[in-house]
Amino acid sequence: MIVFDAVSVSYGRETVFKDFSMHIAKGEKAVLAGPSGAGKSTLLHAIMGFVKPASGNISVNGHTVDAEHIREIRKQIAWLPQDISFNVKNNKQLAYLPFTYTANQQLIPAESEMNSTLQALLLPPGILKKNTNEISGGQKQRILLASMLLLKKPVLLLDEPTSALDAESVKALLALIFTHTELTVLSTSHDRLWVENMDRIINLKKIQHT
Ligand SMILES: Nc1ncnc2c1ncn2[C@@H]1O[C@H](COP(=O)(O)OP(=O)(O)OP(=O)(O)O)[C@@H](O)[C@H]1O
Repeated sequence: MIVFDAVSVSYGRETVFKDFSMHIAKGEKAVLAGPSGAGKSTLLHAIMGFVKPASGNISVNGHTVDAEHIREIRKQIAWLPQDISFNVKNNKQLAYLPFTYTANQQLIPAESEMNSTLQALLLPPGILKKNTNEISGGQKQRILLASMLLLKKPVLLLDEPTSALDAESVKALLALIFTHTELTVLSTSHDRLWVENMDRIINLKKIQHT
């Protein structure tokens, strides 16, 4: 599903990873672990086509990540970045934000489906009646995760999805993603509970620069 074949990525003179290969199968739930600065977010950015490898090949569902295929590839991915802030006032707007984009307008979930997904993430349905400044960071993160799941894309890329979550919420998120057997999930994380529960842990090491 997601294949890296001898991929090297550099920012200027700094090499983040060199000749890196991995193969994430369809339906697999995988996590990129390793120290800060090892290149976990960079790797997700490379899949999205935001960072271009210096060498090697990346493919998603058989399509090479390049100018010709990037639109098709992005259509198959729900991507939740690490630091994210939206200029929206209330939580309902926040929850439905991904569905305001033209490409996703056909995918707007029914209210009942939105509510059951929020509930699965231990959020009360009434939360969508509140403003974004009335909820915690962890509640906001779970609303965004609910939206990402409701996009029903085959691939979910999650950059530190549990950074603001307590253990109960992490367990709820784990239970929810594992009900989606076909869904391929690639995440980055420093969260032990999350990492230990993935199908596969890919450890990235920081390249030492002299
Ligand atoms: N846009 C950029 N321009 C230049 N260097 C960058 C850029 N983004 C990341 N880097 C560098 O690439 C390296 C890998 O960064 P990255 O954010 O991918 O690491 P990470 O493993 O996700 O770290 P963390 O666990 O702290 O989120 C770091 O040395 C970082 O400084």
